[in-house]
Amino acid sequence: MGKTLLEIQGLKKSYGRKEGETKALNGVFFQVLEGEFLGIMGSSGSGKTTLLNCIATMIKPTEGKVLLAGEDISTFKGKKLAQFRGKEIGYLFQDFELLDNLTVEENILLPSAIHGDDQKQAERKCMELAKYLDMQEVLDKFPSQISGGQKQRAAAARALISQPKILLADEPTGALDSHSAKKLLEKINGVCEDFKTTVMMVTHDANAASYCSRILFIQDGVIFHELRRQLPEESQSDFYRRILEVTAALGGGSANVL
Ligand SMILES: Nc1ncnc2c1ncn2[C@@H]1O[C@H](COP(=O)(O)OP(=O)(O)OP(=O)(O)O)[C@@H](O)[C@H]1O
Repeated sequence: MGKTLLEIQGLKKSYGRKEGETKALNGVFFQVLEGEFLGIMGSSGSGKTTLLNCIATMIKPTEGKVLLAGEDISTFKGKKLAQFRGKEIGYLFQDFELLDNLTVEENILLPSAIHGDDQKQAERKCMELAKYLDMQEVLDKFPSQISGGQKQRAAAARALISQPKILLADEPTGALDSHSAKKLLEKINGVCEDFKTTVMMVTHDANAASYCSRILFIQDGVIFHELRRQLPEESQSDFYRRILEVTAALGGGSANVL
């Protein structure tokens, strides 16, 4: 058993007040171990992005704790919060969010430049990640000159350059074709295994989720089911079938429900 990296205790988040109140999270509890690749699935509006954004410290929970390596990060403020966001958390969005007027390499190095890290060391790390993510040949190009898959791998390198404890990914394959999605997911899986980075990924896609080591299903702001891939004996396709069974049990199959 690995060490617990993240512990979510009784997390609640409401938007609005009184009659207009939406309880996006309504008492979420779970733990994530170091090096896990955790998937979060659930129907539209079930609270997945709210959960990820509470962990990313982008929104403040109404109640509950987000303990990362034992510290309640939801209480961090000011400089401590900024430093924490820059160093300990990597974030990967569906739409890449690369800056068009910077080269791929400059985009990857931007967070380390902002945080005043040693640039020589950051450049070495950039080269290592570019090799790992198979994108050395596009480092000097601009985002408009590369494919969607290359853009998302550049965004992954940017998210990983500070060697965060956890990588949070919100539908990272949502804008990719199936070949690029497969390549990205294989790399993310490798990051968990080779660098022991913990990854949490929100996805609607059962196929993307089948790369995870465990999946939490969220509905109406609470976790209602969990699937764990039985490694090493369970194949990815068998795990995929089990994921589909859960999504089908929710009614309608993964394509239109999750
Ligand atoms: N800023 C906000 N203000 C008010 N309500 C919000 C806000 N953000 C989310 N909500 C509501 O909270 C609930 C959960 O939203 P959330 O975005 O977390 O769901 P989701 O599972 O990520 O959905 P999707 O898969 O469609 O992205 C929804 O009912 C949504 O309308």
